[in-house]
Amino acid sequence: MLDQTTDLKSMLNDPSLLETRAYVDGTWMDGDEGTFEVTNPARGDVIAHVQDLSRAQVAQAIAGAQAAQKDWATWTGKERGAVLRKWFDLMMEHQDDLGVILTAEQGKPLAEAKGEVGYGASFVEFFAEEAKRIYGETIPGHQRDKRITVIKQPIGVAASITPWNFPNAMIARKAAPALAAGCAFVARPAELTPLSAIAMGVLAERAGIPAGVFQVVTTSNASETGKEFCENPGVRKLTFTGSTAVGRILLKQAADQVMKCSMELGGNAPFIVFDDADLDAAVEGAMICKFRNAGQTCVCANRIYVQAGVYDAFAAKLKAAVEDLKVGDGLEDGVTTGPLITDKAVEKVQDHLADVVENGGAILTGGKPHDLGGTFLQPTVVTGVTQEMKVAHEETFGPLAPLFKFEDVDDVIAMANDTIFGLAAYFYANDLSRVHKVAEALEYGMVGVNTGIISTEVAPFGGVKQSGLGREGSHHGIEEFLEMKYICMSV
Ligand SMILES: NC(=O)C1=CN([C@@H]2O[C@H](COP(=O)(O)OP(=O)(O)OC[C@H]3O[C@@H](n4cnc5c(N)ncnc54)[C@H](OP(=O)(O)O)[C@@H]3O)[C@@H](O)[C@H]2O)C=CC1
Ligand SMILES: O=C(O)[C@H](O)CS(=O)(=O)O
Repeated sequence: MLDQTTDLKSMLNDPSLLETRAYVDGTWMDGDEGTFEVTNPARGDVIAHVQDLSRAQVAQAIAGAQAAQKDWATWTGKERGAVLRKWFDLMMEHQDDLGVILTAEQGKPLAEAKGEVGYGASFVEFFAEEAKRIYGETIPGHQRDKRITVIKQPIGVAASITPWNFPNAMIARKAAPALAAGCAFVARPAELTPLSAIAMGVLAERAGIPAGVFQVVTTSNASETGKEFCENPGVRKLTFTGSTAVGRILLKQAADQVMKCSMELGGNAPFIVFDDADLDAAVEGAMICKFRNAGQTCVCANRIYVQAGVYDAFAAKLKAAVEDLKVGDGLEDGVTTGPLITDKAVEKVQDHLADVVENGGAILTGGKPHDLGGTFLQPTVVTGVTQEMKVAHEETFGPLAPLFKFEDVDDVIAMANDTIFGLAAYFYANDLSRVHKVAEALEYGMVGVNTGIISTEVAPFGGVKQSGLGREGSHHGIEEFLEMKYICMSV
C-alpha cells in the first residue's frame, strides 16, 4: 500500500517514467504558471507536482506540432506504423509501471489499471497496422476525357482533451489513429490525472516518434487550454472525451473555425434482464458493467431493468455478488473497488441514493459511507426504482446499482430510450426474435447482448443523440483524422 511517506518512484522498475514536466515539441518543459498537485485519491496524499503550462506555452506546442506534422505526413504508412508498433511494444514492456502510476493518480485497482494500459496499447497496435491501409479510390469519369481519383490525407494538427477516469486509454484511443493518419497530436490530460499521459510521452520519445508529433501539455486551466485548441488556426481537429455539458461548450467554441470534432460524451446505459435470461450470467455481466472503475465509466450500467418474473431472484444474486466486493486502496492485493475520484463525485452518488429512498425505493445492500472514509463508498443496490427518480435520467458515475421492475418488452424499450443519452445499452435474453427486436429498437451507439463489457479496439466505440459524435477504434476510427480529396483530371 502506498502511504504518505512512500515515494511513488520507489515502486517503479523504471522510475524515469514518473515525469512531471510537459512534453512540448520534443523537449521536457517547465510551466510558466508554476506547478499543480496530483493526489492519490485513496489516501489524499500528494504524489507529484506537475508543471503548469500557460496558454502561450500551449500555443507554442501547437506551432511545433504544425511544423512537425508536415514532415510526418511525408512518411509512408508503413514507416509510421513501424514507429507506432515500437510505441506499443514499449507500453507493454512497461505495463506494470504504467499501471502503478495510473492507480496512484486515479484510484482504480491495479489489475484494472494494467488492463487499461493493455486496452490503450491495443489501439496503438491496431492503428500501427491501419496506417498501411489508408486507401483511396478511382471512379469512372463522367466525361470521356475525365479521370477521377479520391485520396485520403491527414487533417493536420489534432488536439485532445480527456477525462480522469481512463487517463491512459482515452489518449491512446485518439492518438493512435491520429498518428497513423499522419497527423500531429497535442494531448491535454485532466488536471487530476496527468501522470499517465506524461509517461506515454516518455515512451513516445523512446519509440522514435519525431519531436512535435506527439505532445503532452499539462495545465490546470482546462477552459483556457480548450479555448486555445478551439481558437488557434493551427488546430484542425478537436477530439474530446468527457461530459456532455463540456462537449457542448467545446462544440460551440470550435464552431468559429468550423473545426472537425469527435465527441465521446456522457452515458446513461440501461441494463435489461428478461425472464428468459441466464441469471448467473446476467449477474456476472451486471457486476463488471456496473462496478468496473467503481462505476466511473461512461458505458457502465446506470439503470438495471429486471422483468417481474425474475426480479427477486436476480436481486438476491446481485446482492450476494456485491457483498463479495473488496473496497480499498487500488495498490493493495485483492482490492476490487477503489475510491471515487473526488468528494464531489461522492456527493453526486449520495444525492442519487437519497432521492431513491425519499421517493419510495429501498436499500438492499450498502448505502452507508465506507469505514475507510475519504472518497470510499459501500457498493450499493437499491430496489423499487422508478423513471421519476434522478438516477433514471442523470449519470450516477459511482457504485450504485438501481433496480427497476418491468412487465412488458415494449414498456422497457420505451423506458430505456427515455433519455437524451445514447452511448451503450445491454440486455440479457435468449429468445432469438426478442434479441433481434430489442437490439434494433434500442437508441444507442453500442449494444451488448448477453455481455456486460463491449469495449475493444476492433469495434467502433461511440454514441448517438447527446452521447457524442464520431467513432473511436475499428477501421472507422482513422477516418476521424483524414480528409477526402477528389481529383478530377482532364486527359
Ligand atoms: N463517452 C465517453 O467515452 C466518456 C464520457 N465521460 C463522461 O464525462 C463525465 C465524467 O468525466 P469528467 O472528467 O468529470 O468530465 P468533464 O467533462 O468535467 O471533464 C472532461 C475533461 O474536460 C476538461 N474540461 C472541463 N471543462 C472544460 C472546458 N470548459 N473547456 C475545456 N476542457 C474542459 C476537464 O479538465 P479538468 O478535469 O482538468 O478540469 C477534463 O480534462 C461523465 O459524464 C462521463 O460519462 C467520461 C469518460 C468517457
Ligand atoms: O471513459 C470511459 O468510460 C471509457 O470509454 C470506457 S471503456 O472504453 O474503457 O469501456
